[in-house]
Amino acid sequence: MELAGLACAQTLAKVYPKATHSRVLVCCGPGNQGGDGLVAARHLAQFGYKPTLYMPKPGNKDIYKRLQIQCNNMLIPSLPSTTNELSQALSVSDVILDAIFGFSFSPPVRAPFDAVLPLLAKSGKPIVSVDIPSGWDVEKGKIPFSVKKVEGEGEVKEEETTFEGLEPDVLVSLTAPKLGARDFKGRHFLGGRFVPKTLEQKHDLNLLEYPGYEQIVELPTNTTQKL
Ligand SMILES: NC(=O)C1=CN([C@@H]2O[C@H](COP(=O)(O)OP(=O)(O)OC[C@H]3O[C@@H](n4cnc5c(N)ncnc54)[C@H](OP(=O)(O)O)[C@@H]3O)[C@@H](O)[C@H]2O)[C@H](O)CC1
Repeated sequence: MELAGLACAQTLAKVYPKATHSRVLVCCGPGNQGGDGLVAARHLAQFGYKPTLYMPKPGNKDIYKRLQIQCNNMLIPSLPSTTNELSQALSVSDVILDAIFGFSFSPPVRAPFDAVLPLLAKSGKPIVSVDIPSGWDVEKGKIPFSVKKVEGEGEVKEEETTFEGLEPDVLVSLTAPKLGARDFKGRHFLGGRFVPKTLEQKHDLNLLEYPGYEQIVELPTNTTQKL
């Protein structure tokens, strides 16, 4: 999780320099991917960014709680979980780190994320997604499902509408790109320089070389299925 989170922070910093994109809204889900987001927030703060955490449903594992304490110790602010707070924070953010759902998500999305994902999508802010864009099925990719309707100023309605998940500008795949990411069209990075050679050989992963001491490598477009 530590190296995965560092890879996410490095990816965001490479694409969005802090001179123009210092205010990062780090949205974390309840699972290990949320933990990656907390680690990334800590590294972003160390890099000189101004991360703010949004955890509409914080995880309950010990590791998650310890990562939250580390963020508190870095004086990283954390938003209340309401969608009103989210809307306001989105209006003053430069970029979103989407660490909500990873490979354990299966659509349709349940509350409270059925209101959160449409708000992120409507914000118009650049999005960096971790492992798989939130709302996409890890194998099938984009599948339409029902979510809460969001209007104008971010008001969440009781009515429902169809949604296919976030459309990020940047994706950082961890270990290896997931099958569901094959339709992803933006800048795509591979992160997590931690895979043992034995595992790489066993699964015939054919991973790219990481440059120098970096935790990430950018993938040429449309390579998801070839790796
Ligand atoms: N080697 C690696 O690739 C590593 C990957 N890491 C990261 O970990 C995630 C996978 O973590 P995991 O904990 O298995 O799962 P997720 O983070 O994807 O999310 C699980 C929680 O999400 C909630 N959930 C699932 N489906 C839904 C849904 N349809 N609606 C609402 N909520 C949903 C669920 O929470 P509950 O509270 O409802 O139980 C799950 O608990 C991987 O993608 C990487 O990002 C690690 O960093 C290690 C290395």
